[in-house]
Amino acid sequence: MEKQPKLLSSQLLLKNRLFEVTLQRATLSWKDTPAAGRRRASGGINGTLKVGSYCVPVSEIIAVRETEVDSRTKDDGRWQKMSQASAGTHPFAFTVSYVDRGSRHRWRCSDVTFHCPDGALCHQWVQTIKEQLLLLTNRPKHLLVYINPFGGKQQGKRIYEQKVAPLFSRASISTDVIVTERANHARDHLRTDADLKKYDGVVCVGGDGMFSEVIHGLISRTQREAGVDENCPEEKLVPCDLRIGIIPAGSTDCICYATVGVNDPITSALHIIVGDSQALDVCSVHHNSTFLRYSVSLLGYGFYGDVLTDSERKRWMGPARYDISGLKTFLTHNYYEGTVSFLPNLSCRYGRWQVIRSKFLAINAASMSCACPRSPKGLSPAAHLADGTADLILVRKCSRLDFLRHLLRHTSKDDQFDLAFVEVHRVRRFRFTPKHCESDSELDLKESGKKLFSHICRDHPACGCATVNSNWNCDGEILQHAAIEVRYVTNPWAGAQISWLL
Ligand SMILES: Nc1ncnc2c1ncn2[C@@H]1O[C@H](COP(=O)(O)OP(=O)(O)OP(=O)(O)O)[C@@H](O)[C@H]1O
Ligand SMILES: CCCCCCCCCCCCC/C=C/[C@@H](O)[C@H](CO)NC(C)=O
Ligand SMILES: [Ca+2]
Repeated sequence: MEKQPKLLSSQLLLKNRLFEVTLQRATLSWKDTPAAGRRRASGGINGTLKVGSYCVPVSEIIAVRETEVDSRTKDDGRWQKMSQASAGTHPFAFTVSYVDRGSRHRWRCSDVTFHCPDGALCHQWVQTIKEQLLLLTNRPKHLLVYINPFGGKQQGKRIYEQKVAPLFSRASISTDVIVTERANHARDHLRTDADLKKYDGVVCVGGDGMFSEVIHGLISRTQREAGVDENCPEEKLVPCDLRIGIIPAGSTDCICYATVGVNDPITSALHIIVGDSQALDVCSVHHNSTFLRYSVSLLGYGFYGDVLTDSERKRWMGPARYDISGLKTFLTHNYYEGTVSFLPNLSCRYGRWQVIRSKFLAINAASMSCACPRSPKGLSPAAHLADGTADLILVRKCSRLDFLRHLLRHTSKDDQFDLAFVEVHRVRRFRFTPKHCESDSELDLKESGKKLFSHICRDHPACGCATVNSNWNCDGEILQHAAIEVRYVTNPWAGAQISWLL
């Protein structure tokens, strides 16, 4: 293998100890010089500087800057006293901010300050590292940021201003920030008004609902400009080239958690800064030949549809609304009759549709694992990102106790599918037709707040529920139709339709 020349190598002082600092093969490394062993350690990268060597890939450097040298320097947020001798012999310094990978997918930004004997050398280090950073073309420079001030615990604005904006500014990313004033503000702005050519990406600060707004705005705009009719389920969607980042500030944050592994704003900001990206599956949902919505995480009918419908009336409770509505829905124990047809993900291009007619407690189509803090392994732990399929989980009518066993297994290591009343299929398309078919006039009544079915449900005399159909939970939004047709629009061989920053 060809040996790459060292870009730079110098003996520099770090925490009053001499280190051999090298920039080579897209890596910044520093290791103790033999002389350093004779000096006493006085603090370091994580508190105490251990003898040894350290390295940071250039791709994980956030920024580099020349630092004022006082006899005191601030490293890792703590003031360190430089010895008079060190300040005398190494009066110039530069600081490198880099990604510190913690445990459980959590990232932090750490600083390391190197002291140089002369100003020219210090300047050369800063310039050389900056040149290396400029070679990283996947990093965003201009971002459009939407903040939902009412998502989750209503902390979106504070989270952005205190935790994210300082990191973006350190990484020299410029931003246009819009604090949303109503639901669908971000979607409508992206769909028609935003000057998208100005940006390398769009960032949403909020939960799954905000991410959904952003993908709807971007996908719809791209299709309209390309002349693609979204109402036609057979149309091939044109990919959008803008990436989307999520700063988690919602209630479930399932899309962030299932892709990054944690719902932590600082971790997500750092992924955005270094230009990481992850493709996702997007499915389109139609009713007859009318486009309803896109989905990237969960399409849930029955249990998750009912939890969402009930929880929307309790938004004021914040994230706790899902626990209250979850318990209520579990106790209600509604089941719904209908027919599920699906196209299994077989290697054969023209697969055969399978049809299952039954009474279901839940029908869940998970395009990704749907992991979230409540269920760290998710609704379908083995679901793949960007493979053009979803895991269709069918939970048939069973006793409350059995259903509780199934639900509780989402929170433990036990297999939630290893139960006689649960089956899972990997699918490329599916349809659902409720036993009691809806008509458009009935839906108009439903939309205007009146009951769809005013009679007491025949199948649920004990609970006295007034509807025979559930709603679909589409990434946390309620769909107005029970009868839907779903298609995964990602082409798994040609890459995903949508790529985004994590
Ligand atoms: N300014 C606003 N006022 C009212 N609603 C808004 C505003 N901005 C966005 N929304 C809507 O708020 C809803 C919820 O937002 P978001 O997804 O950010 O939080 P969440 O529902 O608490 O979290 P999660 O979706 O992760 O459960 C979305 O449907 C979005 O359309
Ligand atoms: C009675 C004990 C119940 C324990 C059940 C734990 C199972 C939790 C699984 C949560 C999966 C959430 C899937 C994500 C859905 C999101 O799209 C949506 C919007 O954010 N959130 C919800 C709660 O619908
Ligand atoms: Ca998938």
